[in-house]
Amino acid sequence: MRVTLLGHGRLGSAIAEGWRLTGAVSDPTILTRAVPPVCPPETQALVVAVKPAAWREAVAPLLATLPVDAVVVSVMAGVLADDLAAAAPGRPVARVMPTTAVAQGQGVAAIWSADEPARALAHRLFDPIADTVDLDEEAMLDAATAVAGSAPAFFYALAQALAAAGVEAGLTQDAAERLTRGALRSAGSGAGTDASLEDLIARIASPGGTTRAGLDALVDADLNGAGAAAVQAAVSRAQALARGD
Ligand SMILES: NC(=O)C1=CN([C@@H]2O[C@H](COP(=O)(O)OP(=O)(O)OC[C@H]3O[C@@H](n4cnc5c(N)ncnc54)[C@H](O)[C@@H]3O)[C@@H](O)[C@H]2O)C=CC1
Ligand SMILES: O=C(O)[C@@H]1CCC=N1
Repeated sequence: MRVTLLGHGRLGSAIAEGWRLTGAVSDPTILTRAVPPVCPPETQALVVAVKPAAWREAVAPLLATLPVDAVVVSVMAGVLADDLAAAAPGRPVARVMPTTAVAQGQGVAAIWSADEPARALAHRLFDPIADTVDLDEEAMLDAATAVAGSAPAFFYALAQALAAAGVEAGLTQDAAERLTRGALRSAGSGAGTDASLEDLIARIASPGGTTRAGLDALVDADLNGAGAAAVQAAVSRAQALARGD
């Protein structure tokens, strides 16, 4: 497939790296600020990976060269399909919300489009680099942004808090950070299996053991409330971005 990638920052470069690693897309045209804003005439998909505040200015100069049957695939949080379709008239739109682990071919990506061929094209682009999850409604992308796109940072923040508490409990900063990062990697390898989250927890939490004591303390400290607050705040922010705030 002939792909033009607009934006080569943290996510755009991760997507390009995943395509290179898996061979899913060969030789995409990568448009950065440093190159002329021109789509090759054979472009079948324009993947837009710039910041939500920058996309109108970035897409406008491409319209003259973007084929009328190319699909616009946005990975941007809080940019509505109707707005993309209005900016690139006639082109079908798909929205995808990936994580940066697409660089290793191990991301997760929510996919939505009102147009079935555009949705199928988004799958061709992201199935090789992510576990792809179809959404029925565009609005669900905001929740997917919270629990996928943003969520790796939430897990890192919890790991940071655990490491800080490990220092309080007597570990050196270096030991606490290495041990906590290793624990996060261990959690990640469990998450890569078919086991349910409940089973993964049960395998570690011996009855009457240390893990159960810690899990109970997390609930007492309102872990569920903290998770809900993070998701609600991310959803609200995505909705605000969609309004142009
Ligand atoms: N970083 C992440 O983990 C995730 C990011 N996203 C979405 O991806 C999009 C990009 O985010 P990041 O990569 O984190 O931001 P970033 O700031 O690292 O990258 C954006 C890139 O776009 C480039 N750019 C801006 N205007 C341009 C133009 N006119 N022509 C060509 N390039 C231009 C910038 O120079 C920059 O390299 C955002 O819309 C965000 O919502 C979605 C999921 C995860
Ligand atoms: O923080 C953000 O707005 C973007 C979207 C998901 C991850 N990064």
